[in-house]
Amino acid sequence: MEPIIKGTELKKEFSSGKTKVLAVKDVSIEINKGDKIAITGPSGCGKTTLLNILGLVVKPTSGTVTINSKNTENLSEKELATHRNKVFGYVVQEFALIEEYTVFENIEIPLMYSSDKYSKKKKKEVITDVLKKVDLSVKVNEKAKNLSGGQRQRVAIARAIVNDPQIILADEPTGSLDSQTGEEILKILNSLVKQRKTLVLVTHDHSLAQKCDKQIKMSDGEIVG
Ligand SMILES: Nc1ncnc2c1ncn2[C@@H]1O[C@H](COP(=O)(O)OP(=O)(O)OP(=O)(O)O)[C@@H](O)[C@H]1O
Repeated sequence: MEPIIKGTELKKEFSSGKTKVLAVKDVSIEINKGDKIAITGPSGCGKTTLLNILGLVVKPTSGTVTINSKNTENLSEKELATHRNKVFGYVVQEFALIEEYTVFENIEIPLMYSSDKYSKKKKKEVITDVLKKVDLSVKVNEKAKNLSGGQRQRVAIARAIVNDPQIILADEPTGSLDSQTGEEILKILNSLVKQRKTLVLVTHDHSLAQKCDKQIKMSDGEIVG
């Protein structure tokens, strides 16, 4: 079976002024359908950069990312955006919700950018369905600013899965939450993966990482275990 994401000899160099940082040094990685992978390692070791390269958010300085056997190197910005929207659902630590929007309106956003056209009725059905999956149906008309941290992260997960992506990329999804709420969020992510989704999770939290099938340890821009 071809891996769903294949990163080959990835490097990423950032330069700010005169200094250069090699955030990712020489990483090759394969992610298969249904994998549940945690990327761990100390602060600044390149975890987020690697996740962003794999998610086609950041272009590597060198190396290639192949998604579903397609080399993404020479895709236009528009083609990359289409891939991102179809293949990936992103969950980040800061939730990135629009505060004045309701839960429904926040989750609706990716549907507006989707190449599939949704009727009003279909939109409502899809959003009702994902809100059930994250157990937040009662808050559908609440504004984001009135929600707790755990509830916000559930909205962010619902928004990430509303396009039915193949892979969920989560960057410290429990980083802003207390441990019990973090556990709840992990349960939701786990149940999504059971529905044959692939999860790549960046985390500092060892107990969270241990609940994944595979752990990738990074240090100083490299995979060390
Ligand atoms: N846009 C950027 N411009 C310049 N340097 C950057 C940029 N993004 C990341 N870096 C640098 O690249 C290195 C890796 O950063 P990255 O965010 O990938 O690490 P991380 O392991 O995710 O860290 P943390 O766990 O603290 O989030 C760091 O030294 C960081 O300062």
